Amino acid sequence: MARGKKQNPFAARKRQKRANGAPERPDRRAEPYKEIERDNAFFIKYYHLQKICDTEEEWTQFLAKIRDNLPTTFRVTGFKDEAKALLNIIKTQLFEEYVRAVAELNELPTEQVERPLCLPWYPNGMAYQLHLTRKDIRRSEPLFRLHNFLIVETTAGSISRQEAVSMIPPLVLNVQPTDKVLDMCAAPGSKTAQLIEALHASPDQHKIPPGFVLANDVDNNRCYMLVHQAKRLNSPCLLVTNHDSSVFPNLVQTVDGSKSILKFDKILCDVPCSGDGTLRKNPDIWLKWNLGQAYNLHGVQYRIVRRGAEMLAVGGRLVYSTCSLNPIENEAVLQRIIKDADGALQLVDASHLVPGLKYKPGMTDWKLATKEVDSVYTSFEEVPENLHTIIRPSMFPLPPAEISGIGLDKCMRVLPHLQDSGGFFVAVLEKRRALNFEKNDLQDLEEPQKMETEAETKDDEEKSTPWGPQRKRRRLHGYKEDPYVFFTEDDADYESIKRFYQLNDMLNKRCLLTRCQTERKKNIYYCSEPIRDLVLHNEKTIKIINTGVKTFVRCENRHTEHPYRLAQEGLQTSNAFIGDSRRIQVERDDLVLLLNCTDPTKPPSTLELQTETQQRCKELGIGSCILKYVDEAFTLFIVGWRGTSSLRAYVDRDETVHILRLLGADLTKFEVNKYEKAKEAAAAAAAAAATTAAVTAATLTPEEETTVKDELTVNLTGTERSVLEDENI
Ligand SMILES: C[S@@+](CC[C@H](N)C(=O)[O-])C[C@H]1O[C@@H](n2cnc3c(N)ncnc32)[C@H](O)[C@@H]1O
Repeated sequence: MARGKKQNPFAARKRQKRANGAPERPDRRAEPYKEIERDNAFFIKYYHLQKICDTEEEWTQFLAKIRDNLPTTFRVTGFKDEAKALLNIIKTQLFEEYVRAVAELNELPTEQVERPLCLPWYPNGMAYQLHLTRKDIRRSEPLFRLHNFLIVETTAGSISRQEAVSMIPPLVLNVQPTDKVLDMCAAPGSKTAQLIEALHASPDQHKIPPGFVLANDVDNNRCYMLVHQAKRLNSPCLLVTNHDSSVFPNLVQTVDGSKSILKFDKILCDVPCSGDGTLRKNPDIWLKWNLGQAYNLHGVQYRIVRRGAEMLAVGGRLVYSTCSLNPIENEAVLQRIIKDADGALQLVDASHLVPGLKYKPGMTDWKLATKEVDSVYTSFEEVPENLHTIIRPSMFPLPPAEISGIGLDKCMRVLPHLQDSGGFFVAVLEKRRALNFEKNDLQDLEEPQKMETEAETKDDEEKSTPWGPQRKRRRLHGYKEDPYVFFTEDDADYESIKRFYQLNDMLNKRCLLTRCQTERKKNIYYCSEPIRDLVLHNEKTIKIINTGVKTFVRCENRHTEHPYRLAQEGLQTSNAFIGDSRRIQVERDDLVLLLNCTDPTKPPSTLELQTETQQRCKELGIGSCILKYVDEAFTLFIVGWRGTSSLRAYVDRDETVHILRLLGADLTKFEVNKYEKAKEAAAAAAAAAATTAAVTAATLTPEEETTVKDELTVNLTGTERSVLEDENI
């Protein structure tokens, strides 16, 4: 090789591979994208056998719909005036843009574009279905503004892009602000978010709701997704834990000074399932679906709901849900727990909480089959012995006389073709009295590990070896999380924070906490009193992943007299406790000016503001403050910073866009057209490629030159693809 130093590493590697006789890699760009074949003979045979549809005609509709892509749905979060104002903007400006864009995309006159559908069963008209799939929105340039809207408002916590059917369980759980709520299998947290919203639904009555949500998941990584999702709502009433729900330890509470076992008013068991109701959203399930999944899951689903029933207060409500259509994961689990509860649990009709939702009643007869659905069994006696560890007696329907008393007809089976949604199953249980297998002895609290061992022994007995999941033993202790250090009565920082922000005595300083054991606190969080008690009484038994909303942040600016600034996340809670000395009321134009300043090094000068705002700024010393804006329809509170000669709004980009949208301001500056960006990137890469090619052409052999060109084109398409590929939606 003459020009050793100038070797192109890609070309060298390719040459080497060719010399070693390696087969040529097929050109990825020439390969067409393979659509998943939406078919699975076993799935079709199995559900046809189960008669999940009433007629053959309906079955055909079902099959056609479940093979189709899922339309996009979203809901506006919260019930506050701000949410109503955003809904108004959605119904007018956003849908106008939607119609224009869809007309452009499909080359149709605007009158022929179908308007977004308001989901009739979702309260206050707050949820919508678009006649577009996620892929349509992600991949079509005319829809870039709609895409931007969905991304920004989701991050700002103002909307939630959630599958329509997944909104049902929290609605039928009917959470009230006073409820103690347990979400047993909570990650990634879209339903948890709904539970939190319901808890905060009466802000005038409860500044901080007396109830709380304990959201749990067995998967540690998914717990952090849950924290991320729930954080957008900034609730001080949330605790995230990491446990196996089927052996969730009893928790202690103190009522009037005496300890007792905590029972929950509302419990959501959105259990792990085979997920065949999500085939429209996740077509890859077509490739993997097999009956073994349902047989494997029945046991853990039963154990989770059983533990939930034990932890439920008498008079409380438990919702069992899956995104599976399989009676083994649904009706069979429910009949088993209801039978075991011997009258203590009752299925109830909750259809009035989702008026207009189309569904079918729960099944009262179903069959079991081999994995290939070639042998069908109607009773356990027919099951060959080699399948006895897989197909269990409890999976068969009870005899007709017995099953009719279970009330399975009150369950709701949502099938995709009924209202163009995913498939879903939901059942609501109420607890009439304590269960005969419930352990309410305080001394059991001393031995949480014993419970886990007992449950695992039971699990081993049931484990189905050939198709069974490989259950990992999970460590109860030894996880690593920063400590939860609550303020003491004589906390050194509290008095100065109190003085600076004129905090009133309604704020319980003992609910402030940090995540480090040092004198010099960085972030100060706030949680509600019941959450604090829950943490302090149970931190040795439960793996706490997260709690508290960031409320004060250390910010040492040499000009300010106080080292802690307010955090926007916590303002929703702390606002009620803060006095007038750190507040500025601003008019619309001032607020638009402040929000439009995106360069932190050049904050707006106070001289640019209206005379009254300038006057107020003069009275206010340097430091953190609250900007208050009063509109006809809503009031906003935003964290600000009064600088030496400037005023700034202290909110992130997505929140900024959200507020500007509410104010009806121009958003052009914040618009991201990724297609334009991709074109620019491609042009820049092409220019760079031309330059490099010119240089290499002068130094490489013709063979090397072709190789380099190839590599550059691959890189170019890669760049383009990465800009275009947006996995957010
Ligand atoms: C259907 S997903 C829950 C979806 C969630 N409710 C939502 O709306 O975003 C089921 C969850 O159960 C969790 N899980 C599985 N087995 C569990 C167990 N034994 N205890 C607690 N969580 C479990 C999984 O990690 C998964 O996150």
